[in-house]
Amino acid sequence: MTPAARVQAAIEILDQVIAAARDNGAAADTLIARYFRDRRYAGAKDRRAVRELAYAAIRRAGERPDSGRAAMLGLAEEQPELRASFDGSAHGPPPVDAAEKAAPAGIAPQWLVDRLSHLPVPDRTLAAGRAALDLRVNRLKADQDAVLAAYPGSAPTAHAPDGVRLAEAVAIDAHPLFLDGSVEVQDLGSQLVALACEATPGMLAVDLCAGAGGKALALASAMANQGRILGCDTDRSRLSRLSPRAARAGATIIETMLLDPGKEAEALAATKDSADVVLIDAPCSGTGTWRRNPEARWRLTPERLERLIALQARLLEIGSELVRPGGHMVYAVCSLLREEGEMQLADFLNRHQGWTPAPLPFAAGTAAGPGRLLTPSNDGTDGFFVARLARA
Ligand SMILES: C[S@@+](CC[C@H](N)C(=O)[O-])C[C@H]1O[C@@H](n2cnc3c(N)ncnc32)[C@H](O)[C@@H]1O
Repeated sequence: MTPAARVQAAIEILDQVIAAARDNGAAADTLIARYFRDRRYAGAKDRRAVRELAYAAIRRAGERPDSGRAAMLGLAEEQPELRASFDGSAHGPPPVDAAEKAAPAGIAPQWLVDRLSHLPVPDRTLAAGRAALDLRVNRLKADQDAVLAAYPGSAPTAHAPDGVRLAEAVAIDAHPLFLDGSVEVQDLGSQLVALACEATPGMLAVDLCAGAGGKALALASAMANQGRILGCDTDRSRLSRLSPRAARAGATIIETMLLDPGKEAEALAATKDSADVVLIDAPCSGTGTWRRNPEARWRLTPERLERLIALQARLLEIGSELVRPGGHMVYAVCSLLREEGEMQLADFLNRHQGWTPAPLPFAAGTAAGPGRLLTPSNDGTDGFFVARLARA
């Protein structure tokens, strides 16, 4: 592909990403993979270059741009050599019209920028950064030393005893240690959320929003595959990915339960007042993961955020009913917004006597109300709010 053809390809991808952000469609990574599946002529170098152009344009634009072309013209303001690609050549973009507008640079849509003002600048500008690749060692199958030895240049992560940070991105899915269940890909922040549960062998743990089971698998490893983990979710497709992952990890103590939205408490009636620990890894805005999904800034609306906050409050009610007296509830969101984190939990504590904040078993993060906030700049993790509450 010529440089101009690469720019045009990035523009076409950006058009799709913008439409998907508006219409709640597929993630940018998925759209890029689909785009190249239909264009086999593009070689690995072309794909990488186009992907980098598209992501650079996404990271740069705070507000959702009007078009892929506007986003790319915006990027050309920072990378002037790109202007030469707007040359009207066969596969390149048409020349620039004097009246054409470039997408402005920014952190995020203004309504979100206003809600991030409590954060230091590097965490506000999250979408500009890149996330590291972290592995979690599955204690049921391997130990940290063996994994460190298998990945040259890797290092143990701070705070999380089973974490390994890789020196560079590698194709994990094909690695023997991944295939045999010795490691899982898991951001250090997610590992710390699982650690906050202080799960030990023999416990009954409920993972109320288990999804594809990233944290449930970490709990099974911490519990030495002894006890019982109930992994619940309302999303059939996500939850269906848990069992094969558990099989690979050798975790036999995880049961899954598909919940009907609105009928969660009924389905979980048999577990009322009996769990040693309930993890609520709640659905959220994902503002803490903008390094990985920078286009997520364009998806969120104030209405969607309100709905998420209401759902989180409801899940806290449902989850708290399952905890036995003397047990714990861990609440986490991969969000840096106070409304989803410290304010959400302050509201819960105001509504419920008999619950108190409990210390977290790690020193990472900074104090945020009854919990702690993990951030990329402070902790090298995705952004997370995590809190541990004790039931009297
Ligand atoms: C942040 S994700 C969980 C990620 C997962 N714990 C992991 O570690 O991979 C939040 C999950 O909450 C689920 N969810 C949404 N509404 C729910 C509900 N009413 N009850 C239970 N789970 C729900 C979503 O389907 C999603 O999988």
